[in-house]
Amino acid sequence: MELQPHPVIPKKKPVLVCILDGWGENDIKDEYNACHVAKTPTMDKLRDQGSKYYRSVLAHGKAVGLPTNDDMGNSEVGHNALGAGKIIAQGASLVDISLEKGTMFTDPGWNYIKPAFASNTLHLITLLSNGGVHSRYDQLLGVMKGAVKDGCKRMRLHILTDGRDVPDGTCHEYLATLQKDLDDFTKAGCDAKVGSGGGRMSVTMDRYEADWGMVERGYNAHILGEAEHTFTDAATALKTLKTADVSDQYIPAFVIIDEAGAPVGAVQDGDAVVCCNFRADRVVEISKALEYENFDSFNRKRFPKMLYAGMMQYDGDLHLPTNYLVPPPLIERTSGEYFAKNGLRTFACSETQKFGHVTFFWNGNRSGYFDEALETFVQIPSDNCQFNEKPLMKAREITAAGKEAMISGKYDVVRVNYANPDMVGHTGDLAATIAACEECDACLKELLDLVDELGGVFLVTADHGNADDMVQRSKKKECLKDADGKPLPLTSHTLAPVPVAIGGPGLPASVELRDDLPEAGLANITGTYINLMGYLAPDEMEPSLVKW
Ligand SMILES: O=C(O)[C@@H](CO)OP(=O)(O)O
Ligand SMILES: [Mn+2]
Ligand SMILES: [Mn+2]
Repeated sequence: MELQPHPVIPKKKPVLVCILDGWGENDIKDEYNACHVAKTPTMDKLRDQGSKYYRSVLAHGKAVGLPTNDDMGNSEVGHNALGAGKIIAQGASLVDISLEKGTMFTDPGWNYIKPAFASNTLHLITLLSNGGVHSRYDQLLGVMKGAVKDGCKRMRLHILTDGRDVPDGTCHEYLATLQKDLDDFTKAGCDAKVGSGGGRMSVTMDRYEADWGMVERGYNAHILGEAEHTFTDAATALKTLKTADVSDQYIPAFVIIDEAGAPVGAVQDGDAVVCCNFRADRVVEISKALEYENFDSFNRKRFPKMLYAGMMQYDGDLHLPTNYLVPPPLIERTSGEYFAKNGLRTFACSETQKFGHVTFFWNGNRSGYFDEALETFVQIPSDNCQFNEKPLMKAREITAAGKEAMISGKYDVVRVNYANPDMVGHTGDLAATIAACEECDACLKELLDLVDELGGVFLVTADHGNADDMVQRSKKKECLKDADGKPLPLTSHTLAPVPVAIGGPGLPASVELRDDLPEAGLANITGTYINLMGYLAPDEMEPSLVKW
């Protein structure tokens, strides 16, 4: 894995790689494109340098290993591609293939949970939507059908309402679809019901240990059958809890009870529990709570002897969970591994919400280090709030850490991720998202000014779109409005390509962006920053975007 020196670009100078999370280069440049409306003199200046130093690349669909070009990009696949320099069939695609070929139902993970089918209960914990970022309904249906076919007699669904990868308010439709399928299974001899639930941002799906309380609420509802809110059916639960000021993402935990007041879906010894999300970050914590004998992140009170499996194995270093229905993508020989094996020093930093993105996802879904002596990972604690309340987030702190790392002269590459455009974009709050983009741009200026001062080189990019479109649109791309004429917010990512800008005084004059890779995607960026660091990109990676 030896990296060869670049013939033109020198080594040993500060190299900055900056990810503006959720900053798309959208064709639609109207009042609802927060990246466009925001005052962004830094990004404008980069764009004004023209195509030798600024372009966009694809960040969605097949370019990042997703099943179709209708799939929007997301942080997992985006950072996987940015870190690895390869297009890898991702979780969503692998689950599709496994269902299509039927290997899911013959593989070891299925054989592990199957003994529970005849006389115990199969519990499925799932993000209930078709977002394709963490889960998809057709895949959940595939799992349920397979279980019923293999003799499952009792099934309980623990549903996490979305409103983040799909529009807010759609939770009722997804539940109606699920309920119809559950009724069909019940008629066919499998007693199938919703057991518990809650919004994805209030129960179960915390990430990077930002708020274990979320996971505890999920554990209590799904496993113990305990929550403040109880109902005798799920439709009433959602209708009651989703009030005017509560979005699908934030529906509180609820439990479904029978007429006697007992939970219908508490987990008992011998039951099987499957987490049907394929994406790792937001189910690592619940997986630890369901799998680890020794666990002290909260008091589980009761820890039933269950057969737990994930849709995939979520953490390759921790081998978590031990049992899984579909083998995860093998993301090997990433840039991080190359750097470690070549003695190059990496600094990576973000705030909690994106910390694992620039470390874990970047390194091919590995939570550890390739070489701890060469890698410094800094996490700035995120606020726990809805981020439109604090759209500046921790961008200043990330900037300070990135500057310090560059000034120290200790690192061959300094990598930072700004969470603002994405995390605030997910709230659907246009004004706050504009503020988020402006903050990001101002912080980027500070980093680029320092690169200038230090004679370094930079690469600025993003992992997928989000802030670049804040409203739902008709086929003709017109903004959709509600009955009162208010724009319907778009809380999800977009299909937009993302910017790539290079520059800095350390860049030799002959180096510029190639003009012959119109279909380039995020995976082409890896070879690009390896070049900027003064090395030739390995042949196994997608071609670099620069010529010299
Ligand atoms: O918040 C998340 O989990 C996803 C959206 O589902 O966003 P991102 O891919 O940017 O992390
Ligand atoms: Mn992202
Ligand atoms: Mn996002």
